[in-house]
Amino acid sequence: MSPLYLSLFQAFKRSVLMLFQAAPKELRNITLLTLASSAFPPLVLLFNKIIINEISNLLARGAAANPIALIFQKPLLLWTIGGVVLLNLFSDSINTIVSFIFTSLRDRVQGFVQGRVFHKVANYENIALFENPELLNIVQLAEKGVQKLEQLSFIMITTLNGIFILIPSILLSWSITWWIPLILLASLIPAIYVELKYRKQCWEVENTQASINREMNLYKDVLMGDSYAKELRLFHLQNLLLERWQSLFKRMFIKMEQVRQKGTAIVFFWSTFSGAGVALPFVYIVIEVLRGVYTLGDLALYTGLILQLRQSLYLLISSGSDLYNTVLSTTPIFQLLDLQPQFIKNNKFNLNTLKKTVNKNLMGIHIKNVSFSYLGNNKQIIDNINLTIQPNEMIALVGENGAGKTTLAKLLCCLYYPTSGEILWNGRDLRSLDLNEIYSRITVVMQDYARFPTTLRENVGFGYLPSLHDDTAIRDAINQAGMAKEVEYLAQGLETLLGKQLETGVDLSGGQWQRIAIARALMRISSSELLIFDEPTAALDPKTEHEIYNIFRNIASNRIAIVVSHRLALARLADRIVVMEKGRIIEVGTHDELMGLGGQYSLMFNRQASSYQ
Ligand SMILES: Nc1ncnc2c1ncn2[C@@H]1O[C@H](COP(=O)(O)OP(=O)(O)OP(=O)(O)O)[C@@H](O)[C@H]1O
Repeated sequence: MSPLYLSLFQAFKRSVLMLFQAAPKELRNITLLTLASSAFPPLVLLFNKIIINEISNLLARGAAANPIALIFQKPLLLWTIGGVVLLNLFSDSINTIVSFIFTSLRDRVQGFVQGRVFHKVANYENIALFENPELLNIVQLAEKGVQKLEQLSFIMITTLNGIFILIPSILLSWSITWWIPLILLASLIPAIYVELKYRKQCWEVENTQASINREMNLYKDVLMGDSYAKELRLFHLQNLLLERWQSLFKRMFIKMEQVRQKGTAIVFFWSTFSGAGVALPFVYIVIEVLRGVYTLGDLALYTGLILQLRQSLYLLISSGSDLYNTVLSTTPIFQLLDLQPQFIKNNKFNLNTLKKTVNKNLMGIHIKNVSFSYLGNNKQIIDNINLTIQPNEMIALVGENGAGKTTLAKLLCCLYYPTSGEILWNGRDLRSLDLNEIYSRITVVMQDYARFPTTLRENVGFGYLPSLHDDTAIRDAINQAGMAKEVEYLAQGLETLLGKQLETGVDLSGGQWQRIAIARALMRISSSELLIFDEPTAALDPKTEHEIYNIFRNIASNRIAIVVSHRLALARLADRIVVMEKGRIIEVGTHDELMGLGGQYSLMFNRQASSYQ
């Protein structure tokens, strides 16, 4: 059984619990109002019976000259008419209040559950969550499940309402003759069965199509997202990509439509069969009235009752099957919330053993026999690497595209764990360290850095939250990253919103965004022992790039620094250069040593140098 398995009952229990956590007051009020209003339909039927019998008796004496006065002379008739009017009035106003409370309940549930899902995804320790199709499907289905959970409260209340109306109806119809409720129920059983089966099939189709749905969403992002907008138009890709989206949609729709058509036909057949179950009790009552056993009032009460009983049974079935379907759909929410990073298959290690084995004599970073493959792909992206990085050493990782430099940098940041081998930091295996502890001790500038849709202050200050409101620290970081001049021109200074999607947002050039990312990293430099810069200057002009490298050299002087770069003229500033090829380290040494070696590095360096001549 999959570790993510959750039974339907567990999912139901947790869904209800979550609803109560999200909106306890609303749920209580709706339940009470529903309970009260469910007494209305049987009461109306009962009052109608009394009214019809009273009127039949009065009519037997001849037509009334003054009907209003006559009603007032008959207290029972007066009270029951008043009762019917009042019940109708209250039923409408209660419905209005209930629908108002439902709106607020829906919003609360959405906010609460979505918040939990966002929290789980944003705090999920391992970014493999975004690369594993199985996990991505769960995220996708959980997002859909959030909408379903909102509906669950409505369905539960409808079911409750059905039950409340059903009980008095059963008791009353039982009093006519015992077999009436039984025959109604029995005729509905096949309809219940096929309906549940149909719902399950629909859910299974939805489940198996999660990956198609995800692919469709990717095309949606390309067609609608601003980062693709320019190339989409310049290369005329709109129709091609739209057709791809449409073909995926068709594939999904056709399969679902097949299940729907087949299901509707079967459900229709059995619903008609169950409708026939009403005929027998109805005919029986008409005969009994004609035989003089029942009055006309009884006829109105009992036929109304039978129809009400059937209707509430049907309501119960359809809301029961909605409930079934909804609980199935909410299951992924809890599968996602229960997800633990160790479920990622290539992280097989014994944490307790790792925690105990600490070698205090090993300072710096020791990469020992490390190999790594991305999930779902057996190719060794890092292939048995061994490397020791001394304390205070600056290393430049170089190599051709796809050599595995970024992957190695990501292993050092613990964004992934090695498939085999170990990485020790000051004698301790990285996997035995708390991730928050690691992240607080390292500074990273990624190749694909983030552009937060917030203010300049936050884009920089997010690097070190305690200094978010420390203007001096933020301005220092901006100055060091070479952004001082640009900031001078921003009307709102540090409070300027960045990103053109924001109403008053200012857009920056690629190089400016990169300098913001560097400034963000510089914010946390004082608390960092390890610096990892992956192509940190790719978008910078040569002058700024040189300045930034000098800053790196400076700040790296009493820490371990690893810089991934294709600019070999700058890589030579490092203490040692590590050359990678196809996931392996092929050369290690200083610039002069490697040039003397006449291997891959000298070839790359000479090629780059010649392109400047
Ligand atoms: N998230 C991922 N999932 C699967 N494969 C990946 C992933 N990221 C990278 N790869 C693969 O790993 C290999 C090494 O990529 P990596 O980014 O580490 O190379 P690199 O040396 O940094 O390249 P570049 O110089 O182009 O940045 C590539 O073949 C790439 O296809």
